[in-house]
Amino acid sequence: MNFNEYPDREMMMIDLANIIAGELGESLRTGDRASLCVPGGTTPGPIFDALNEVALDWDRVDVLLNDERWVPEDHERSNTRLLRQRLLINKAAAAKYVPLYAPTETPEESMEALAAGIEPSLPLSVCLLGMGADMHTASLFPGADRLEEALSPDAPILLPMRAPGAPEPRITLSARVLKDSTNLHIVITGAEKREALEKARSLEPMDAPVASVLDRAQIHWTE
Ligand SMILES: O=C1O[C@H](COP(=O)(O)O)[C@@H](O)[C@H](O)[C@H]1O
Repeated sequence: MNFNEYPDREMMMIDLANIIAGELGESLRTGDRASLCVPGGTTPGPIFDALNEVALDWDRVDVLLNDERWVPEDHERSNTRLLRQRLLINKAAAAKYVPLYAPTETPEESMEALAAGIEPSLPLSVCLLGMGADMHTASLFPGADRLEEALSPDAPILLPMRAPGAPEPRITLSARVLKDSTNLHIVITGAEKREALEKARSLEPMDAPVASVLDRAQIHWTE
């Protein structure tokens, strides 16, 4: 496992923003466009705060989420809301936002259209993932209804997901799309998640979905 430990959160978030900016810059040097895929939840906000100020050809960058909670964009649990408030501002406002949400009642109704919108951004140039203490990453939750399909090598780009640990329906990129990223990172904080990560290393992805990407990812951790 490629594990990087940092002295504190501030340092980790700034370092990670620099790493991501460097990798995006490299992708833009070798191609017309680059794509950046990021998590929602409580962890990545400070990375977004640093990243949105970086000088980059943001108008050639597609930005999308790993996963979304099926709630309106102005809902406090919306990952899109976090993205709009903290990443797609300042210099990064020039990036192209690729949605993982549409205002239909269920994710199933929008799945096809959203997947078609994502396809041109693949393979992802840079993918940053989070992880929950239950070892979920993106919305690949242990016990989720379509987990097996989402972990399979021929999974679709995008799947709806319902799980006992998730209060609302979800939509998530599949494991193969995440694993195919040119640069793959996982950011985690705190002792509980570090313990969960260690545990995941000896479990199967059906029990610890984050295990499906560990061999490809650089892990970034701090207390
Ligand atoms: O629900 C989610 O959880 C994970 C982890 O979130 P955190 O609050 O523990 O950092 C996140 O990576 C994912 O994108 C989000 O939808």
